[in-house]
Amino acid sequence: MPSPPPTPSTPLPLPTLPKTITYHPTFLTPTEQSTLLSSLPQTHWIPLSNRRLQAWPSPLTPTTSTLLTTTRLPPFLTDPILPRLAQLGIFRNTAHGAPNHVLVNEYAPGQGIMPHEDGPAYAGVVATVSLGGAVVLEIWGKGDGEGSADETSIVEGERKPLYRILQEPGSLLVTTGEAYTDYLHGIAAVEVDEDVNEASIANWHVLGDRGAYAGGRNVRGTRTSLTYRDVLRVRDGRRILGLRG
Ligand SMILES: O=C(O)CCC(=O)C(=O)O
Ligand SMILES: [Fe+2]
Repeated sequence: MPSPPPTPSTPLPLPTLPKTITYHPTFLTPTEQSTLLSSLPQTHWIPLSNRRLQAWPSPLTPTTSTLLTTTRLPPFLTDPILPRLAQLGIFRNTAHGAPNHVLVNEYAPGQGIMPHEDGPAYAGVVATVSLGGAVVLEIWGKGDGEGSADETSIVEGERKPLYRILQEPGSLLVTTGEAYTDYLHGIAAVEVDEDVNEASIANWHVLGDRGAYAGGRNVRGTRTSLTYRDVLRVRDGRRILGLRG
């Protein structure tokens, strides 16, 4: 008998962050995390320069960012995650009312992702489930002079992230609203996240296991993230290939 799912936690707004970022420390149990990790087909990885990637059910088309699909998300990505996201109402107001696309990113220690925005191909909601090692996600202002998020933090001539969020294994991070549109996010390519403490980590008080970082450092292990999104443009690939209708 599978163990009963944990009750999804009430979304925890992060005190010093835009209110449209919420962190749920214990979204998946340790058993669910390891089952999910071992279900990822090893044939599906796309190697990139500083991480590797799986796109489910398929990559978007390069020119119009359309999801051409004849298939749904595979069960290992939907169960138990989609019912829990629905219970939390996370995709309640998006075009399809549920995620239809998942990017799986795997980072070895020392790998990261440059600051970027996820852009208009998706409804402005991303739900990130973290597996494996913990990592610090950095939130940057756009620095383009428009709107409130252009303030950047310059310390001794060096540009610093506005916020740092520690993503623990089994956690869920939801980014929507202005946090989705007005900021960039990235992960530094380092083997150890330093300054992991109350003063520097925006979600310090809502972490599941602060004790793990008592030394102020997070030594990176391999981390896998699942980013659930609602792609706005969807076409039935069978129709396009002339195999149907
Ligand atoms: O791994 C993460 O938490 C972030 C991934 C990401 O930003 C992306 O896939 O667009
Ligand atoms: Fe992203």
